[in-house]
Amino acid sequence: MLLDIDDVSVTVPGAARPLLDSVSLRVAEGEVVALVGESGSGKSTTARTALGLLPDGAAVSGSVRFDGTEVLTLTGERLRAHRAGSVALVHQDPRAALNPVRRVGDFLTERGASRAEAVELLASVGLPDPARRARQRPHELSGGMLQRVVIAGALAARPRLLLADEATSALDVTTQADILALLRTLRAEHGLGLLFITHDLHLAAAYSDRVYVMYAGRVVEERTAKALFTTPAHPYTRGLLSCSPTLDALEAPLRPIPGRPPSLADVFEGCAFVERCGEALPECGTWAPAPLPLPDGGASACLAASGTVETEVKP
Ligand SMILES: Nc1ncnc2c1ncn2[C@@H]1O[C@H](COP(=O)(O)OP(=O)(O)OP(=O)(O)O)[C@@H](O)[C@H]1O
Repeated sequence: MLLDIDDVSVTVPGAARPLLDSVSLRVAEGEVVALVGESGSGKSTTARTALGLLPDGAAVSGSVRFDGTEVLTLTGERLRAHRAGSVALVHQDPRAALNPVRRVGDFLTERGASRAEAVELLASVGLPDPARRARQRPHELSGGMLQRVVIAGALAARPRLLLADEATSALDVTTQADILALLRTLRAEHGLGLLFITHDLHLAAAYSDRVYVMYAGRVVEERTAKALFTTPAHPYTRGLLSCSPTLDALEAPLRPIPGRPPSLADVFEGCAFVERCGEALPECGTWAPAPLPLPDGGASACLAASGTVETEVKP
């Protein structure tokens, strides 16, 4: 397994509940995995554990293994090498990653590529006229082109895992689709694992192999993209699907999830979604299960969805 996050909890001083609560997530080599949830659900914090990056003052438990090596105990040169070489992070705003006064090609040569490799890398991410683009400065390129440059820069270090944190959210819909298609191609060509973070469940289902849905620092559903889209198990997942528009469901009214996502000041005895859930059982207020296996191999942290309520609920 390329990335194996196992039962990770992260707490910071001053927060009433953990930022991450027993999160487990895996990405295999060549696999595209999406991490979905509303703002503040813990997506970025989860992804950053792959780099051994934790919030200041955080206490962490559990294990994060990359290719079998524990990341959470790496220090010094081995941690630096892991961050520089094994995992690459692509953020939402490419302009923040690029120095506005340096040439585009410099961004790649600063990451160890030769001039010729820089042009090759730019070509490999579908940038038209790469030799000319390499000599230009960031303000001469569109947002979509700049994100391709940042992805090329990430590939220069030959990473095994690419973390794309809302990497397409600032782009228009067509460019967003192009970049996601590019990322899928790259994972095949380079054997990369790809963990992509988005708040858009439709995007996640369209471009990934598997999807993890997070809510209030917990994973609430883990499914193949197809299963998630056709038979979403957790009421929160269904809520996310019915509040975002799709072309083939223009007729269906959008139904926003009532209420707001919880903050770090909110604590829960049971399921964190209970107050917003239209399907909650009395037990849900006092017991939140870890994701329970579903017949199709996925998992859902919902008592009602898993059908285990009669047999497994503790009094
Ligand atoms: N360094 C930190 N110190 C304290 N709290 C933090 C820190 N970083 C993140 N948090 C809090 O942890 C929670 C999870 O944040 P995180 O950024 O992982 O969520 P997210 O799902 O990626 O949200 P977004 O989509 O807004 O980026 C949030 O409530 C956030 O305010």
